[in-house]
Amino acid sequence: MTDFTDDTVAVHDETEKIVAVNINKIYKVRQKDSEKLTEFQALKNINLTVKKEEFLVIVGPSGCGKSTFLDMVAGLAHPTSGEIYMDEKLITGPALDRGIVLQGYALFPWRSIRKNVEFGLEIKKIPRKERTEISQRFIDLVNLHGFEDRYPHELSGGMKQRVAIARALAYDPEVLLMDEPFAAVDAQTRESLQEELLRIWEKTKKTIIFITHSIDEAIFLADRVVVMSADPGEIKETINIELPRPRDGIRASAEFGRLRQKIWQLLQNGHADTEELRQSDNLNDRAV
Ligand SMILES: Nc1ncnc2c1ncn2[C@@H]1O[C@H](COP(=O)(O)OP(=O)(O)OP(=O)(O)O)[C@@H](O)[C@H]1O
Repeated sequence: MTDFTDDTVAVHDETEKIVAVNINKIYKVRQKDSEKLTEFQALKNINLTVKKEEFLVIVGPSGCGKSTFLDMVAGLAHPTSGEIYMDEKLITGPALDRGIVLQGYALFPWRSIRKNVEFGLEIKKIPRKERTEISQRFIDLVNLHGFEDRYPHELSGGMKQRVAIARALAYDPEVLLMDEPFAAVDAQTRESLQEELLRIWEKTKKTIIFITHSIDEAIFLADRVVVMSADPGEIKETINIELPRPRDGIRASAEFGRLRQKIWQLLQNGHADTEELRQSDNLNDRAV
């Protein structure tokens, strides 16, 4: 790993894309029935390296700081101490080299699908003809051909999520930051979006950081799963997912089940009833 001692990059590993070094985040919060502010440590000593083209998934209990961390990588929030680097450059604010996809789609309701997808391209001042070509490519990639002139309210939740992905990909960010992007859609749509995302990732070779509450989703997608614990938010363990790709049908495999059990136990603070878990076939898609 890159050595960041003395604020200089001593050795840079070419395979590293995002490097978070000793991240702490402290919020000042108001005490109940009091004007007094106290400190709340949302993140503690987060050290994490995400490799180029890696699909990294973060799971953890509610409030462990997943979104706070992602917001920092996006440049929308800042650590109280520590630094996050992208390609050795300190992240100080948002930029088009990082695309964000959120749970609530965040589409512009007054813009057509095509216009939504072209939004980042307009900011980048890409000429109209090229914009249309690029947006069409990404609309096709997320299987929304024929829906270009519709408006967000005319689409299903799954379709809106596809538009959000197409919009984030269209301006060609190097990194895609996804905060529970599939949480609002039904189970079947969710699985097809997962498959679609993997197909797109394999084609576009983006670096992805993806947050989810679903253990199954994490294992199905990830090269690596980061398991966090709360209060304060810390990295508990990082697990390499060495399942072969493509992963169609992989959920039924013994290895998938073993990983599911391992992550579940980590999230239970190691207090899970192992015997019960061993006997259970019903761990499918347990939510954190
Ligand atoms: N602006 C803020 N001011 C004070 N506390 C905050 C602020 N933003 C987040 N927090 C607190 O920091 C902690 C981490 O929040 P964060 O949203 O990052 O968690 P999370 O892991 O993404 O949770 P969830 O899974 O529920 O989305 C929580 O306890 C939250 O209440």
